[in-house]
Amino acid sequence: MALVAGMRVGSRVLFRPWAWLPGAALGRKESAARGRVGARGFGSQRVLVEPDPAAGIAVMKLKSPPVNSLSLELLTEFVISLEKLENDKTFRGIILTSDCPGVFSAGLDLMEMCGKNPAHYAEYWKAVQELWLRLYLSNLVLIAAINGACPAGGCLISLTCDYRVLADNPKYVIGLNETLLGIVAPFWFKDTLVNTIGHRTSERALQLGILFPPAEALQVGMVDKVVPEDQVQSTALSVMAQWLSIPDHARQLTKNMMRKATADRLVKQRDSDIQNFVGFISRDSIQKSLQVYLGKLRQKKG
Ligand SMILES: CC/C=C\CC/C=C/CC(=O)SCCNC(=O)CCNC(=O)[C@H](O)C(C)(C)COP(=O)(O)OP(=O)(O)OC[C@H]1O[C@@H](n2cnc3c(N)ncnc32)[C@H](O)[C@@H]1OP(=O)(O)O
Repeated sequence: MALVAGMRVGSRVLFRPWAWLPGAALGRKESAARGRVGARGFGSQRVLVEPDPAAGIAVMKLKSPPVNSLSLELLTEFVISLEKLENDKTFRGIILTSDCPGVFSAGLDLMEMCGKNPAHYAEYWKAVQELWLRLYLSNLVLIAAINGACPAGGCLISLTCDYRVLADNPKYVIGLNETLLGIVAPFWFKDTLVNTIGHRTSERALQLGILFPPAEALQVGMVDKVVPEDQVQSTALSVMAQWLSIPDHARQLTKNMMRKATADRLVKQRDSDIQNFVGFISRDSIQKSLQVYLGKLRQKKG
């Protein structure tokens, strides 16, 4: 799939993974009107959206079994659903959760980073950047209802949210564990973590690739609340009500003030960040590390 079309938003040029879809040539207003979400659920194969227009919120469920690894397809569908909700003034908040039992998201799809060519790596990384930028700067209130394990890219997604509720299950670990795979979290992963838990804790967590169990995740501030598993959704809903009690314009401007500098760092160097990723991931030694890691994952079963 060629992902090349670009769209300027403020100083940002966003790529439009959906540019090939029917209706993509419509003007923004027309396409928003046609694409109005309404009360019925919508979504795609890998992203379910359950809207509640009366409450002004939608529950977005990642559904890419077995582990919601962030394939190019999932990233693309995620961005499309997000855009649809952003463009519909009915919606003020999204609860982001998983439809895959026991896993929020296994992070970036290792198959997208193994044994492919540089053009594929570049396309893939651009899609990862795009999702992060859209989530991190979203005007909507985003609450992560983390109902499963949440390593690496899964953790990154949850860190872009405004609030994280984690189910209290020792298997549901969360963190940026890239070093355990022999790879390095890029600067914007690191910045997102530092903005959430501070410099010293991030330094230790990143170098050691720590996956925090719930109590520790709460203690370091990686999540905001830990609740019994059957209360994750209801807690996310009541937290959402609190966030939605704040006037949108004031909250949105404040969010932007807190996050813009971090996002701008990537916006200013998207191309070099892509080149850096492609160069790094193409190295034989890195490919070997990833293969070893994948092998261990598969062996775990046998
Ligand atoms: C310059 C910058 C350079 C590089 C930066 C790159 C940044 C990368 C960030 C990332 O996100 S890398 C991905 C890191 N992810 C992980 O380390 C998680 C690995 N997975 C797990 O730990 C476990 O799968 C789980 C705890 C999420 C779930 O455990 P469980 O329910 O027991 O499932 P299985 O382990 O049996 O997995 C089922 C199936 O899925 C495959 N799989 C798991 N994770 C991934 C993945 N991230 N990508 C692709 N495939 C994955 C696993 O191999 C199994 O496959 P089978 O074929 O054996 O069924």
